[in-house]
Amino acid sequence: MAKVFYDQDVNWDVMKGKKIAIIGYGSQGHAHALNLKDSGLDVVVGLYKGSPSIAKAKAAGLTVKSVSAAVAEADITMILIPDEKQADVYKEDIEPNLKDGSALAFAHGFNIHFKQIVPPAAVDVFMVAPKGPGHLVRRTFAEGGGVPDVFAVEQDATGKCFDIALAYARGIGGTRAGVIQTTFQEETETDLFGEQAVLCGGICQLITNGFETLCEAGYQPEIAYFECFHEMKLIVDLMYEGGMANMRRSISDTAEYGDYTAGPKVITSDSKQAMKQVLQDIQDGTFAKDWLLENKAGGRAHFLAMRRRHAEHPIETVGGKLRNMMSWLHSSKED
Ligand SMILES: NC(=O)C1=CN([C@@H]2O[C@H](COP(=O)(O)OP(=O)(O)OC[C@H]3O[C@@H](n4cnc5c(N)ncnc54)[C@H](OP(=O)(O)O)[C@@H]3O)[C@@H](O)[C@H]2O)C=CC1
Ligand SMILES: CC[C@](O)(C(C)=O)C(=O)O
Ligand SMILES: [Mg+2]
Ligand SMILES: [Mg+2]
Repeated sequence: MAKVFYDQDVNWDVMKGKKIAIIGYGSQGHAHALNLKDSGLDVVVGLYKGSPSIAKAKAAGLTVKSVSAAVAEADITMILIPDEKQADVYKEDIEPNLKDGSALAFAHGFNIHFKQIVPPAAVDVFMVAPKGPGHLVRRTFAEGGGVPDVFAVEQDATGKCFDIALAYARGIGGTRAGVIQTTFQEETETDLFGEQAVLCGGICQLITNGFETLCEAGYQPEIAYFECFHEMKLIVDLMYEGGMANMRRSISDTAEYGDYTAGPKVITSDSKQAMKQVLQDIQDGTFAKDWLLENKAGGRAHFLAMRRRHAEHPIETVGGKLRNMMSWLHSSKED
């Protein structure tokens, strides 16, 4: 069993007098900046001129500066802009302003692991990666809890990088839930695999195929939505709280029998083979190369076309109407 670190394992003194620059104020950026500030730390947000995020960060009571000014005064620079933009911003605004003996930090290992960013030897390099979306990192912290993190030390120039990484995890609430040490390689490959094969790619395709199967068989789309999409959260909540057995205790025996017999017919050994291929494309750098190329040469044309096509799928139209009737729901994209 991996060692799990909690609040009491943290040397909080290493954060004394440290200024933390949070670069970007999106999903993770707003959560890290606000949680660290609420933990009593000195935070400055770095954004580009004209960024719509400036107003949001200022409205939340944060100090905002240009990326270069924020980095120049920081003891810890946490890069929380989209992965595909990080290398250019690093070269232009971060690297020239990084102080020797300061720390460069990430919430995902992509740019270090795939060598898009190569930091100088005189800085610490660490990662604290929350295992959950940024809006929940903030919401859970504000409610008194925390989202678990994984952390990694890539380069220990000061001899204190391990302690600083763990203290950072405490500052955003991670050690309330428990954090585990990893490497940049392990986090990058497993995070990409999880989001592609299971959490985002796998689950969205499973739901969509279920919805389409019922609609194509002539059932009402609203019924198909409730059966294949709406109930997903309720079922996953039971698994999240107590494992699959907990969910199976709550569903009918009829559902449980169908679960064991039909599940392996739908998600087959071919699906597992496809998962292995997805993992291989991540491990050998094929996925990273394609994604970076999509952003450079392609101007994101293919990505944006896919986003549009999926947003226009009938499951979204039907779901939007049904969710409007549930007044207690609010978008997780709200800041
Ligand atoms: N999303 C998540 O929950 C998770 C993300 N991560 C990792 O966290 C990192 C950040 O991801 P995420 O939070 O999704 O990112 P977002 O897409 O939410 O970040 C967007 C933010 O970056 C700002 N930004 C964009 N370009 C620049 C620039 N050139 N200079 C300064 N700021 C800029 C945007 O400003 P504006 O909008 O004003 O243009 C906005 O504030 C990534 O490494 C990701 O892999 C890790 C775990 C979970
Ligand atoms: C599951 C997607 C994620 O890896 C995350 C929220 O952890 C991401 O990159 O956003
Ligand atoms: Mg993730
Ligand atoms: Mg990810």
